[in-house]
Amino acid sequence: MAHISFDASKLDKFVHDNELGEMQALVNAADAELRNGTGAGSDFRDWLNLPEDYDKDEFARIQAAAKKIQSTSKVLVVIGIGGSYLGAKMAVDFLHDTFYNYLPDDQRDFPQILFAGNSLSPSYVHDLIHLIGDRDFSVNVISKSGTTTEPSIAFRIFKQRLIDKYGEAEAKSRIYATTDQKRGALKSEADAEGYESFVIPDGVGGRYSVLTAVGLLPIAASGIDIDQLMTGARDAMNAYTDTDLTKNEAYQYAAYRNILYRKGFTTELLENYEPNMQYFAEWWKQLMGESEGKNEKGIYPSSANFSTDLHSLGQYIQEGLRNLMETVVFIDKPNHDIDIPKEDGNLDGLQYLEGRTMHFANTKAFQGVTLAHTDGNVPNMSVHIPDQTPYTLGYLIYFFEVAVAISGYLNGINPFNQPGVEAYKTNMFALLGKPGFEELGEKLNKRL
Ligand SMILES: O=P(O)(O)OC[C@H]1O[C@H](O)[C@H](O)[C@@H](O)[C@@H]1O
Repeated sequence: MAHISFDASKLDKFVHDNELGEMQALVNAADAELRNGTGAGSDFRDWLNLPEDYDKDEFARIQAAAKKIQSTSKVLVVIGIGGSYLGAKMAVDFLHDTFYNYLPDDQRDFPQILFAGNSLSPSYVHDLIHLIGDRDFSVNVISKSGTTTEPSIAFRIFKQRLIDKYGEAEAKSRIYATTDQKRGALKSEADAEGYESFVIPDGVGGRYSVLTAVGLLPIAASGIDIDQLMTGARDAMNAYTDTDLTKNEAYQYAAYRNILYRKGFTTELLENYEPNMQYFAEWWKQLMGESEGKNEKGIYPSSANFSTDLHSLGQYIQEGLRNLMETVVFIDKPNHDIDIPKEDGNLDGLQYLEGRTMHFANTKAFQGVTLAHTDGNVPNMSVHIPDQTPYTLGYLIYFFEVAVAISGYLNGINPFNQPGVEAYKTNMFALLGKPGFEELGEKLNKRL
């Protein structure tokens, strides 16, 4: 029995009984492409066995570095973008007190984890510097390519601040670089300057890298048990190997979303009922969007946070264009539950909820929404997770990783590349005046 469960029982209105079975042969083929390495992008499948097959020495170094960061710093600035930031951000949010980063230092056992280099906003960097103030900090700069513009700029700025505050030598000891084993400007700089470095394995793409040093160092620095995270992922790895669609729920999810996609449900909303899961959806969106959106096709990954967004997006979901499907990740047992208080009289009309808890109300909202949206012709699926522990998160991460790989092969694309991301970068370099892009720069400037 899997630790998390996938529920497609509300799909009967949209998917006939025999349709899942009809996908079995295609799923078998997708599984063979993935497991045997005969599919496109096969060099980037090392995440598949990563929960077992990881560098144990480096893992120990990550734990030691996390301890050092905890003892020397009140803040860890994590610099990265895309896959080099979303995994750590979603995990830190998911596994901590909702207001972890807001707590005063004396109410937090571990450093504040703050992120930079995920936009080009000068105001954001200014405000982050203000927030850090004169507190001790360290920097974890993360980039697989080692050349991405946003983190490179942010790193220059925070490196300068480290040098100004601590001097060159100590600044170097407060910089942790996570990058490629051999290539890239960050790798060259880390070698030249002697930063403590961690490796993103060649065969693990950015969006699949949360269980490498990319995610693990910031997560461990925030005091999370990363052994448990890996154990959860390992158990999921072993749980989702059967190609039989009646047994493998990750494959089932992949199959159902493709059945629905072929019927015109081209946008999938990942939804939660827990505000600290907002970034889980952001991580999921990169995983799904970069994996599947190519060759002019693919499910568009979107998200909504409930019940909040029921009061903004809810109208559209209920009655707008019928191209939506929904997948809810629901936590069966929240970290905390709160009683709805008793009150004399019934002025607010809430007496009927006395003796109930907020989780009861949240669960009923989830159930009510599922039925209403199903009636409104939005197919609903859900993934139930028992709790918000590192073990469960590791499990959930692997569930979606293996599902999107199968889903991508079902849809006939390479789920491991992202060629489309280069188009804007080329234009940006040309407009910024980067050497080598002069001719394009001239052409583009005329069009502005
Ligand atoms: O880790 P980096 O090489 O800096 O890349 C960071 C991100 O940016 C790129 O543009 C890719 O589209 C992403 O897949 C990647 O995660």
